[in-house]
Amino acid sequence: MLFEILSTASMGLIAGSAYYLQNKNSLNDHDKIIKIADAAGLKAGGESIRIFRKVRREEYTEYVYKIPLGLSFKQFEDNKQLFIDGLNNKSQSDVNLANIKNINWKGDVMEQIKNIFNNRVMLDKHIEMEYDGMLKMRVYERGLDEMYPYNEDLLKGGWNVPIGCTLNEHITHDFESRPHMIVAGATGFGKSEFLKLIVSVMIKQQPDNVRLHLIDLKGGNELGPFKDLKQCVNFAREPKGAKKALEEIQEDMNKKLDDLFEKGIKDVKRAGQKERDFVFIDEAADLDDDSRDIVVDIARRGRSAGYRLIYATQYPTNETLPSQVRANIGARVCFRLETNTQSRAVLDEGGAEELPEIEGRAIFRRVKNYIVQTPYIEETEINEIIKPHIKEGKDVCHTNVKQSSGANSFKLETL
Ligand SMILES: Nc1ncnc2c1ncn2[C@@H]1O[C@H](COP(=O)(O)OP(=O)(O)OP(=O)(O)O)[C@@H](O)[C@H]1O
Repeated sequence: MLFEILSTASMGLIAGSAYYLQNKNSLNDHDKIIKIADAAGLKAGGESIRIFRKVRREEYTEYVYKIPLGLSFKQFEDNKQLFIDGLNNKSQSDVNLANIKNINWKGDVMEQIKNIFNNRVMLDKHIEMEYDGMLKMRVYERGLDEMYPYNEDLLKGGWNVPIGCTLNEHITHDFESRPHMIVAGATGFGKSEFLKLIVSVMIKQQPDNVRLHLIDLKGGNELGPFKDLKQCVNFAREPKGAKKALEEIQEDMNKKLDDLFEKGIKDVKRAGQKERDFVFIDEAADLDDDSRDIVVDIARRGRSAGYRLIYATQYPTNETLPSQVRANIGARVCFRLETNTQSRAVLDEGGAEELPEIEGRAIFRRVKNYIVQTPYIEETEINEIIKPHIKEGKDVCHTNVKQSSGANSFKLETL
């Protein structure tokens, strides 16, 4: 009993001293923000930003500042990384209750305490900034997790797909309200996995209404597992086949638009038609010029005929992402890119080149930008979703299975 009282008192003493030592001489986040802003020259007429309010929430602390006249929010946004680095510019001792509880009081206690203090952990604070007449800075103690596993709870039904989690919310995208999407990113950061997620979610949520047109110019390995689905109308894996598939899509789209016109109905939704055609193109840079013209046409006129375009590229330039495609595609998911110029070609601004080198980390742009970790769906989960929809006599084929060289493009039976 006496031993327990003593050890509990010692724990309290150690935790208290640790807290004191950690905070002694160290600036709090608010002090740091002011210092960083001043050092970055974010002052006007000698006046610094002034704290208006501080609110502590479960996941973050929000600091609200008044910006001196003459400064813009953009100037603060442009210096976001300075704030993040500044708030993390110190490691801290890994003193926590679990470590203290694990002390073996019968062993060399001083040595164990020293080890706890010497074991330093890096800070991983992140910030979000907003402006509504005041500058709001939310400081999170931890950044985004590097893995956001897919699960059914993320599904919202309809034509919604989960895009990812930000520091404080789950983001979904509704292909009914914004029908097309650009997906870009350097090799290896998660484009193809993201496309597979969208296909799987569509099959899960809308098995009777979705029609798939899959153009996988990376050899067919990524979208290949979906080619034997009853919902798959077209599958192509080389530019010639892609052109043929796109011509057929355009012809069908024209027929649907003529039909709507004759009936005096504006779009398929108003016509009460439930089917939607999703055209996936993975490596859009490999399309020939004629095919790209058709893609522009689908982006421009496809919406009312029920066509949805998901246009992915690893090489975003003004040529692979023509202005007419960009003008008609509001939603963009951009994984890490090599250069500021590439980022501008996708997002109309830099930023994707500064994303951390983390698979699945992306900027989602829809009116404003969100930094997200995209959901990761395991191959077993994909197979489970698609298995009931595979055509008779066919087997679930596995991701990354190499296709035989003869299998180029073919028209699959129309549903
Ligand atoms: N959302 C994610 N979360 C965690 N890891 C991921 C995520 N997406 C992809 N990865 C990992 O990154 C690897 C590469 O992803 P993916 O094949 O989608 O990249 P890519 O951008 O399409 O590259 P490439 O253009 O070379 O095919 C995957 O095999 C997986 O291990």
